[in-house]
Amino acid sequence: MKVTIAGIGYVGLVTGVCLAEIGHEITCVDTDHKKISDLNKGESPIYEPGITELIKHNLAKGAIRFTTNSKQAYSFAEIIFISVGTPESDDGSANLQYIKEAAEEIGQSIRKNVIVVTKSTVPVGTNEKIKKWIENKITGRLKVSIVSNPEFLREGSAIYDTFNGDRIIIGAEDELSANIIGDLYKPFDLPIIKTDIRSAEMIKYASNAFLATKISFINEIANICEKVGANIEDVAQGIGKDSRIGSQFLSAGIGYGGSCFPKDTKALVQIAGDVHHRFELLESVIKVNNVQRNRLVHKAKEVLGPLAGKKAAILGLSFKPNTDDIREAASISMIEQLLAEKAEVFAFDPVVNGKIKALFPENIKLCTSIDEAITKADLCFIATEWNEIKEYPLVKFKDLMKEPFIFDGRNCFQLMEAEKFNLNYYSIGREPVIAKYSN
Ligand SMILES: NC(=O)C1=CN([C@@H]2O[C@H](COP(=O)(O)OP(=O)(O)OC[C@H]3O[C@@H](n4cnc5c(N)ncnc54)[C@H](O)[C@@H]3O)[C@@H](O)[C@H]2O)C=CC1
Ligand SMILES: O=C(O)[C@H]1O[C@H](OP(=O)(O)OP(=O)(O)OC[C@H]2O[C@@H](n3ccc(=O)[nH]c3=O)[C@H](O)[C@@H]2O)[C@H](O)[C@@H](O)[C@@H]1O
Repeated sequence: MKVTIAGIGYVGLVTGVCLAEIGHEITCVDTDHKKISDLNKGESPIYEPGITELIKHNLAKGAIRFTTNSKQAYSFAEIIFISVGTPESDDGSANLQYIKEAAEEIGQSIRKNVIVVTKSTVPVGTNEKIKKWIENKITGRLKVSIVSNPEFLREGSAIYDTFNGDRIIIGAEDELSANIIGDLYKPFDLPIIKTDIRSAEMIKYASNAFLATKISFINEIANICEKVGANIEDVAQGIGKDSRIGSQFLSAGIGYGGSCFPKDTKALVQIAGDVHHRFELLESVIKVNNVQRNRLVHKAKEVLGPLAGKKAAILGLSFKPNTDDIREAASISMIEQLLAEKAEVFAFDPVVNGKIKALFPENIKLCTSIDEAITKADLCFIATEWNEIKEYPLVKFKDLMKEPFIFDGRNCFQLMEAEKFNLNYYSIGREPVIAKYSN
């Protein structure tokens, strides 16, 4: 089928290359000229495992093209996906500015009947607005069918998730459109759930809110574990074996970040508030997450006293491993806290560099290796569990740091290993390891 995708970010690009891979004819539209020009050279604007290969492969076979010419790209499309951003507004609600702009452009440009599929995460009721925004701009008698098809991919495993997702949600206003979108996805051979548009919109927010709740729950259990002398890893394994609970999303740490959980939880609180329902459980989930982010720097101050003038290494800057995305990353709030304490910050990440430098242009030193970041450091924080960090030889913390004080927000190492190398090792929900002698 001929599909045009509006908004070639993490979701639009992955959707585009994966639909091209299963045989569709894809046109990708974005307003960002640099992004489109890079993509036409086969260069990915994002770090995502496997994406560059799929871009190159589908460009070469002529299955995908990238353009800023939205008018042309929308005019004769059979299906148009909207996957532009829906960032957080000042009051926590979803900002629909980009959605409205894309919808109006679609209305102005289409020359035949079309199915418009919303992939962006949008509050319940938004698809009805999208239909109106499009129809208000249409000249002539054209029919637009709206489908809500929320996305569930995770950054860092986005291509795998697209081919191996748990379900595809299709919320449609008519059976024909639901069936056409079902057929589009058929080659993925994944379970398809068809529903109405409002339920589809709610499924997306409810899924993200539930996953965020699981994380805040396990983080609270971890905080209690620390106080009662229990070990969160064993506790998580023990409860996760109960199939009613499930073992995923029980990794305690310094809280959830990224472009979605923080904004979508706040948006759902707003959505509930708009219909006079106070979503107290979700408010607590958000509050717990905000507190969790500050825990490691607080702990470091408790252990080491004032951090002013101390050299602090921070390892892992992206909000999770295998992505270059730093939106709402725990590392950012940790760096802010460390700078407020007047510590000197030496940061390392295997892929993130320019983006973090743009946020802190003068105040942090970006290092090109873990060795460089931790050499002569007074303390070291771990914010993201990249493999490079998990596999780093623990003995080097002892050899290179002034004193090996490690504050691990992602529980990357075994306590026994930290003991073996005589480190001071503070992690989440586990007893601290205290070095028996100093360097
Ligand atoms: N990032 C993720 O892992 C996931 C994101 N989502 C949702 O998908 C949506 C998109 O998220 P991301 O891909 O992360 O956003 P992004 O910020 O990476 O990309 C959005 C793109 O839309 C482009 N754009 C803005 N206005 C446009 C217009 N009028 N026409 C064409 N392009 C336009 C921007 O230039 C940008 O390249 C959001 O609603 C998000 O909540 C859903 C599931 C996963
Ligand atoms: O709507 C979205 O954008 C996406 O949000 C999340 O995906 P993503 O944010 O890419 O990554 P996750 O793997 O869910 O991690 C989110 C955050 O939670 C944290 N996390 C995750 C799992 C866990 O057990 N503990 C934990 O602290 C991660 O470190 C990360 O900061 C959801 O998992 C996707 O299904 C959804 O499509």
